[in-house]
Amino acid sequence: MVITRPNILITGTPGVGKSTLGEEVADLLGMELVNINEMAKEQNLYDGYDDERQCHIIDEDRIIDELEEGIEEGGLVVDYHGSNFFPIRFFQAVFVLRCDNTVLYDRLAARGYNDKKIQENVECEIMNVLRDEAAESYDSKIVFELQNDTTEQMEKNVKTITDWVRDRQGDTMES
Ligand SMILES: Nc1ncnc2c1ncn2[C@@H]1O[C@H](COP(=O)(O)OP(=O)(O)O)[C@@H](O)[C@H]1O
Repeated sequence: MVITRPNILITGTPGVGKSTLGEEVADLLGMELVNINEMAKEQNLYDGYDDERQCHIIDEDRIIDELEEGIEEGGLVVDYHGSNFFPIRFFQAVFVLRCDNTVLYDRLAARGYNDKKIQENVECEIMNVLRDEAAESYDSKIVFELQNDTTEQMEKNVKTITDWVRDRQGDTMES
């Protein structure tokens, strides 16, 4: 019997609350949080620079290679805005966080983003870009959309995700 802990992806537009929620979930479950942006920065996993967006372009192949071992061991909470470049076998559940556009606007302004960047991200949220990306990339049975505007909703989302992982671990142990 192979007991592998599930790996989950928390995705959604920048500012929806992925890191905050991911940290709490990982702490509560003793899982390892992997923030792909931080991982790319720490290990210089870049493949050029996007002048228009003024950001580094991550090297997707090297990110995948770096993640392989942890994924195989299980118990990773991966935090990234995109979802379509990971192999589908990586994740047993994909949680897409959603946020009201005015709330998101305020969060991104507080982060010091310029108007263009705020506009781009708010539009991305309104147009369901990252929700659709997740829906097109994974089986609908494993994609869960969670509204994350308020701290009350966040607590509910923490419970939804931790319950899901505990149920899944229970199933695996019994099989
Ligand atoms: N459910 C929530 N209710 C209120 N504030 C939140 C919530 N989730 C996140 N925040 C706040 O919004 C900001 C962005 O959250 P963060 O986790 O950094 O987003 P992301 O990782 O998706 O970019 C932070 O200041 C965080 O404290």
